[in-house]
Amino acid sequence: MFVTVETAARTAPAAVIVAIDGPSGTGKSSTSKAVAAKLGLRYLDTGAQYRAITWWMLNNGVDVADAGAVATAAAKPSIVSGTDPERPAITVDGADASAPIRTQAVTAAVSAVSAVPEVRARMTDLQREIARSTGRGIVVEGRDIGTTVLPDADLKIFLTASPEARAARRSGELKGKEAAGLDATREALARRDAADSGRTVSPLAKAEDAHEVDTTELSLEQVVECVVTLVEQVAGDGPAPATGTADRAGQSA
Ligand SMILES: Nc1ncnc2c1ncn2[C@@H]1O[C@H](COP(=O)(O)OP(=O)(O)O)[C@@H](O)[C@H]1O
Ligand SMILES: Nc1ccn([C@@H]2O[C@H](COP(=O)(O)OP(=O)(O)O)[C@@H](O)[C@H]2O)c(=O)n1
Repeated sequence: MFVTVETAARTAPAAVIVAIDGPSGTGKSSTSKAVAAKLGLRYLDTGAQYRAITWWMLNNGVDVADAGAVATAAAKPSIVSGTDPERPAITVDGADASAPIRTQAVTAAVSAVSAVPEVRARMTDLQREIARSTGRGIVVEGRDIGTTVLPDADLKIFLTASPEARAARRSGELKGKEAAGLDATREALARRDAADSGRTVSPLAKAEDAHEVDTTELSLEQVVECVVTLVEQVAGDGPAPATGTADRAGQSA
């Protein structure tokens, strides 16, 4: 009998919860979206939520250096995240915020806003609610997902990469007027790492039971394959059939 592999696909594990943490430029977003799309899981970018609340603070004249002012305003904006890995979406008070949350102004302010306990409490509640309400399983990426937001996640991944690789990836993305040199990008990343790792509440940290994956020398495809294999193992599906990358790339959630 003739069997084609065109319809061969990775199985979607039932309601598996995957936490992917790590510093900027290690590949969290790209990996999380691709893993979710391949396995038919939902996807949540918690960094986008912290960026969204920061964008709102900047737009509404809140001094982001004043933790008290940020805390007082923390409950005001309505932030809604989509969970389709093919079409990540985020709105603030009903307005599409996908583009403005990626500006340098937001990037420069986000660590200060996300260090405020009232902001973290609100975002953590929102993230848990989204993870709980998806019946299909979800990949959630951020800084504190494995340690604080979803400590009972079925699988925890902590991505790392050398500062040089991370800066090269980030400055490769920032083309046009916001592009910064490699050194400036590396310094900005180091400052954000220090702020995110040094804050009192829920700092960027690897959970004890997380799998650490150093992505410095790996292609994105290799990282995705590694995480997909780990998800399949925890979901008890065993090794997946060997299909070509192109066969799997077209799957959607
Ligand atoms: N393993 C990898 N090798 C090379 N480039 C990568 C790799 N993983 C991600 N990238 C690229 O690096 C940039 C940052 O990746 P991203 O997924 O946004 O990281 P993070 O979410 O951790 O900040 C993107 O342009 C992405 O395409
Ligand atoms: N779970 C999370 C996710 C992001 N963040 C904050 O949000 C910022 C932006 O996160 P991000 O994931 O969009 O950052 P990039 O890695 O894309 O540059 C981080 O630098 C943290 O300050 C957080 O505190 N906790």
